[in-house]
Amino acid sequence: MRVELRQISKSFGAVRANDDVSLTLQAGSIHGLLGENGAGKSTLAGILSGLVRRDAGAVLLDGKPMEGGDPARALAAGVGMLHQEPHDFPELTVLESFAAARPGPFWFLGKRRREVRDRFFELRQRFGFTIHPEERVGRLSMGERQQLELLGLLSLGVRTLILDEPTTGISDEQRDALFGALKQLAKDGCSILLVSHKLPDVLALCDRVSILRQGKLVGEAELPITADRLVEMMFGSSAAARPEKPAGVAREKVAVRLERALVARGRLQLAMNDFTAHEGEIVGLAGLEGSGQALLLQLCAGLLPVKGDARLVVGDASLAGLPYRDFLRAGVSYVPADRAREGLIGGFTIEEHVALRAPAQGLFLRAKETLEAAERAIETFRIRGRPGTRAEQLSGGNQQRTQLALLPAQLKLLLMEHPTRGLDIESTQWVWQQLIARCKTGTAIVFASSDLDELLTYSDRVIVFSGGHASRPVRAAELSMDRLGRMIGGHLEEAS
Ligand SMILES: Nc1ncnc2c1ncn2[C@@H]1O[C@H](COP(=O)(O)OP(=O)(O)OP(=O)(O)O)[C@@H](O)[C@H]1O
Repeated sequence: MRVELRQISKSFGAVRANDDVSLTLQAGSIHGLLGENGAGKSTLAGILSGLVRRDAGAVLLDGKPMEGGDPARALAAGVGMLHQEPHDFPELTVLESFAAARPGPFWFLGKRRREVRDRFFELRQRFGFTIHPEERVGRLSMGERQQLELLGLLSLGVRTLILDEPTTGISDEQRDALFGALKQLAKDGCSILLVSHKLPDVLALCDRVSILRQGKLVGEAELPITADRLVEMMFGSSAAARPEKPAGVAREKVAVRLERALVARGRLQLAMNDFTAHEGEIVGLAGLEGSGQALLLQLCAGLLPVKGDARLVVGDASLAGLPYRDFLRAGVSYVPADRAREGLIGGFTIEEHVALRAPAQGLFLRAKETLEAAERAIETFRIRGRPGTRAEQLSGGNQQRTQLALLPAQLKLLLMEHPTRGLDIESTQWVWQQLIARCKTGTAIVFASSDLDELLTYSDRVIVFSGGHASRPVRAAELSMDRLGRMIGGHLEEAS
């Protein structure tokens, strides 16, 4: 299906998220939509999928105008979006969930069950996916949930598919299966819009790219093209995008020591007999999602209780069994992956977040000081927003900047999940500059990431998790991408 976006504009208050953007997705092609954080990519994808109502402009599907602002109508017209967080039903089986996505009665017996099952197997086989029809959705990995959602969209007859960062949190095998499916769909005449910050994905998949900057279309190119050229088109310079190696700032002194810890969540159990991070050190935690990394971070953050005779010492403070506020007092901070829901309060403004962080002032908030502090934070952390902007109105990258701006100045231990997920290359580098500056003052940083490049570039040591087991720490300088990949695949013995 050929899709034309004509002179699309959309503003949120004073922010012009899309400013007179025109682009065409050809039938049978994969089109990349790139740009810095806050450039307007999600807004444009939202307008095409009907989730966001445009202020001006038109969307034409094979020449026919599509009404805006109604996802069900977009879907009926053949336009579907694969969301980063799949929209599914954790309590249902895969097949039930697949059936629920389809039109028709919800009852699921006899002939209808057979029909749905046949369709499911037909699509699954066509794309070489592996999800089991009787598995409970809540137990699927991120990649499998994505496969389920994709099959659901295709069974609805989607001919234009929008994907937003589809390879985040999925395994290499699942990524290969997804890419195979997308290429197959393009061959069959579908048009695909890929929103991504991951240049290797864009280079591997796309036929053409469009680049947004501050809401405007600033460039288009046919592929093949070099990664440097793409970066240059996005940011105006290519040099800025090269990640810097952190200066060696690790010191001898232990910042955190965890001993004899046993923690469980659901069926996942993690035993850590001896984990340490030193002042100024960066320890990377690798592994597939749900392998135990998050348990270690939350344990060290005081968000999970330690059992038995475990010991947890941060600096001079012995913290095992103490409440969360004692962890904060000891200089521990935790930055969760889910910025919008766990890290920030969606309906609160930047200024309100700054007020929450300030030491208690009795019943009175010092309004002027809070406003000034919020303005300073916005300037220092280059947040694209104003003191009165609500967290839910910020783009992903600006939410992460806000989280960083809210961290206390002095920290002993900073625990982070996916510190740069969804960030553009320049923001990623900027975030790491901030983190490395903290290391130089002695803060130990422990971070989990699914980005192998990030783990190898920024960690001093890496620990790999698989099914609740942790490898011995390995110096990042001794790790290759291949070896790290094998360890993540379960060969933890390669750490020795
Ligand atoms: N619902 C909203 N209310 C207010 N402002 C919004 C809303 N959605 C987006 N914006 C603003 O519009 C601009 C474009 O945001 P958008 O999410 O489209 O960017 P993006 O390119 O997808 O960014 P990222 O790569 O960080 O996800 C940003 O300045 C953002 O803060």
